[in-house]
Amino acid sequence: MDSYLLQISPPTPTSNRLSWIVPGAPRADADRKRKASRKLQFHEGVDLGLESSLVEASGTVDFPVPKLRRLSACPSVELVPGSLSTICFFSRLKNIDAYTSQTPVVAPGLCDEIIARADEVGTTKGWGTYVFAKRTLHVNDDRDLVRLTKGVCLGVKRACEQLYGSKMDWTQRNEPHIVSYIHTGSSKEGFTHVDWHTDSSEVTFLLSLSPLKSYSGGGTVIEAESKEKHIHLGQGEVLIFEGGKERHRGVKITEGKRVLLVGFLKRVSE
Ligand SMILES: O=C(O)CCC(=O)C(=O)O
Ligand SMILES: [Fe+2]
Repeated sequence: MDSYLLQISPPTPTSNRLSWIVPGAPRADADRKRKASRKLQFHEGVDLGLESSLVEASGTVDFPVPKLRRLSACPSVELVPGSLSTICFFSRLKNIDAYTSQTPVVAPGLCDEIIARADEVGTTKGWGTYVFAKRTLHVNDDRDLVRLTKGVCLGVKRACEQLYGSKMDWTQRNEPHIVSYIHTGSSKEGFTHVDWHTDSSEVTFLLSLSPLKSYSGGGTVIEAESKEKHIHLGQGEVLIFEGGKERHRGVKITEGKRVLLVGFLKRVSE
C-alpha cells in the first residue's frame, strides 16, 4: 500500500494563508520515502522542513480570517479551519487511482455542526433531489453551510488537484453538495442508498460527516476496485476517486443516518 503524504503548513493567528506541499514520496525510492516519514514523525505539528528534493507540488490558499478564532480554542493544529492535523496521509486503493485519507481531515465538532445546519435547512426549506440522491442540498444555497464548509472544501479540492496532478474546478456553480441518507424504519420512506452510477464529474470527493456509529450498513463500493469491498469512512475522512469514470454505489443503510459532503470536480488547464 502506497502512502501519499500531504504536508500542510497551518495558518497562524496573523495570517490567513495556508500553504500546501506534497512531498514527492509516492514516486521516490524506498529510502527517500522512509526518510520523509521519519521526518514527519519527528516533527509532527510544526514546520516539517522536508528536503526540497522531496517536494512534488505546492500551493497556497486564502480563506476567511474569522475562522482563525477556532485555532486558539483547539489544542491541535488545524489543516484547514476545523480539521485535526497539519498532515494528511492518503492511501491509494488497490486496483484504481483512488485515495482515502488515513485520518480525518475535519474535526468531529465541525462535522456535527455541518450535519445540524444541513438538517435545519432541509427541514425548513426542503431537501433537494437529483437523479440519484433524494435528500440533497447545495452548500451554496445557504450562507451558514458555505461558512462551515468553505475551508474544508478548498482544502480537499486542493488535495484532489495534487493527487491527480491537475488544476480543478467545481463542475457547476452550485457545487459542492450534501447527501443525507436516512433510514426511517418504514420500507416506503427514507432514502437509504444510491444505486450503481457514474457522476457528472471527473473527480469526486465523498467526505463522511457522520461517525460510523450513527448508522448500520452503508459505505461506498467502486466496481473496478472490488464489488465486494465496502469502503467505510470514519467521521471526517474523505474518499477521492474518478467518479465520472468509475461506476460506484452507496450501500443501503439499515439503521440511522449517514451524511456526506460531496464535491464534483473537473480538470481545467492552468
Ligand atoms: O453513498 C455513497 O458512498 C456514494 C454517494 C455517491 O456516489 C454520490 O452522491 O454521487
Ligand atoms: Fe456518485
